[in-house]
Amino acid sequence: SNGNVTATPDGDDLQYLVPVQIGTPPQTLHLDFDTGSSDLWVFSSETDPSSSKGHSLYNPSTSTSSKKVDGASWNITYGDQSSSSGDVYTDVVTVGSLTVNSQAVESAQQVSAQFAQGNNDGLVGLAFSSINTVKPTPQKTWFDNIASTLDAPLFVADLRHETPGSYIFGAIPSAASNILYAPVDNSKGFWQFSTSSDTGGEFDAIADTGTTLILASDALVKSYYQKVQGAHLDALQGGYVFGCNTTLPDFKFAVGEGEITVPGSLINYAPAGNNECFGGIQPSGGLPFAIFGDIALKAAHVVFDSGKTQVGWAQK
Ligand SMILES: O=C(CN1CCCCC1)Nc1ccc2c(c1)OCO2
Repeated sequence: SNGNVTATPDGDDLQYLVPVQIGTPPQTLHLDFDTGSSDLWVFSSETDPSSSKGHSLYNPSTSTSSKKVDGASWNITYGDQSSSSGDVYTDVVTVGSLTVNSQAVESAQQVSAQFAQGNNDGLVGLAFSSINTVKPTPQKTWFDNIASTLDAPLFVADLRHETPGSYIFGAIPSAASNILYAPVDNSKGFWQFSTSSDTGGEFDAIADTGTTLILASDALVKSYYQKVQGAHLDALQGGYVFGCNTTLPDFKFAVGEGEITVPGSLINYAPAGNNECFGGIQPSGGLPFAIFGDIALKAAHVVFDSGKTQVGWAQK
């Protein structure tokens, strides 16, 4: 089998939301598919009411197929310091036409302000199950649970600028051509691969659909914006900004024997105030790897291949 589901960007392509059906009868929530983490968690009837306004809620009590995982809890903090925590059920989870009958659904009891004020109803983690936070027994991701039923154990991200794209499970769309592959080091649980660029030399990066921007070393980022007339690091605005009608250089990075180009137009991320715009490449704050978030992913069809533990990039 294989499946295809629409991924719709919210404002400024901040995140991409996917409708997911949970429980019996199905409860539809709009979730952020995140290849940078491995917990499937949802806003629920158990979420602090001061945080859950405006979100669709999973109610395990009204699902005839829900089962409480006794004694299980979870607690996650993301790189941007947002966080959530709660308890755990299993239930039926359908994405597109693909159904996992007993998926760990992590019910949020607490969420941080960024989630309470945000547009998603939770996350579907698509990194490796080794970094799932459920205790005492870590749970498998939805992709790990469905993989054995797919025609191929892989999924493809086709994210687009200010228009709906898709996630394809089990097959590579014919639109993806000349795919460049790199081996994945999943020892940290991420889709991590080695790359290089003129501005950054050789470095590791993770392919992360849950992060909006490209986050990279201070040296790479400084070197990139040295090519941008009038670009400067503005602590108040939280990063590098430049005049909104500046033409930005492309960002090229190596994948295997080839190269992927992120067009400069995708790197003019969004207006930041006083007629300046916020760059789509920003400092990572000293991480030992770069984060190739949605700004990079929009430039390609990206193949997340767990069968061969590799990542593929097909230039759009
Ligand atoms: O935290 C994330 C992505 N995260 C995905 C789940 C929803 C909330 C945002 N990315 C990120 C954002 C800033 C960072 C970082 C990682 O590492 C250092 O700085």
